Amino acid sequence: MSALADPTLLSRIVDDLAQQGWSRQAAFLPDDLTRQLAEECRQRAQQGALTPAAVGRGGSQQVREGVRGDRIQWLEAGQTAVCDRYLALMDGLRQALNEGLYLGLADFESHFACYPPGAFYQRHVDRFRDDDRRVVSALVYLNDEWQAGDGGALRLHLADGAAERALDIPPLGGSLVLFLSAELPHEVLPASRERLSLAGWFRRRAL
Ligand SMILES: O=C(O)CCC(=O)C(=O)O
Ligand SMILES: [Fe+2]
Repeated sequence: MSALADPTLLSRIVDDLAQQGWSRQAAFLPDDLTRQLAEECRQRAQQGALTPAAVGRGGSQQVREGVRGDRIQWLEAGQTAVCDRYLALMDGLRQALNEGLYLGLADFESHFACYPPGAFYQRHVDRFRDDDRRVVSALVYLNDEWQAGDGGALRLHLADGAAERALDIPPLGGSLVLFLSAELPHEVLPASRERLSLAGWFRRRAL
């Protein structure tokens, strides 16, 4: 995990997840990697490689822009050096989560996402009804100089006793948000500018 600037980062993430079910790290990706991943995402978008994201799984997948308006492309290992660097970083995180929390995470799936201005993703949880492999969700943001007025927050709906508390997290370049996929409802609010990210899920084997 020498790619991480801060050696205490992984243990802080593990502690956060254990204590509260989510973690936010402002400086997760090194700056050069954030820039290169943003460039890669923009290039893929220009080449028309990103396609409207669907909701649901398998045969019941549907594109519904009233539910989610992002355009995505799934990553595969070995496509580009920059994506492989990101995947290696996330694999280090997977191992740390397994060592610290015994989660039995076996793999990681991830896609680039581009939300055009005005696009959003309505409130949802990330684990599918008919597939419970997703355990931990991981969002990494690729946006340079995001301003408070740009919108586009990730809104977490945190349990607060019997009530709920909304926490808005701006998609700042290089930052990471992790949470337990089955438990935390969340949504993406519309932004006034293009919003780029990598969304990923650490998965266990099918039971
Ligand atoms: O980009 C984000 O902040 C969250 C995206 C999301 O919830 C998802 O792709 O499931
Ligand atoms: Fe989600």
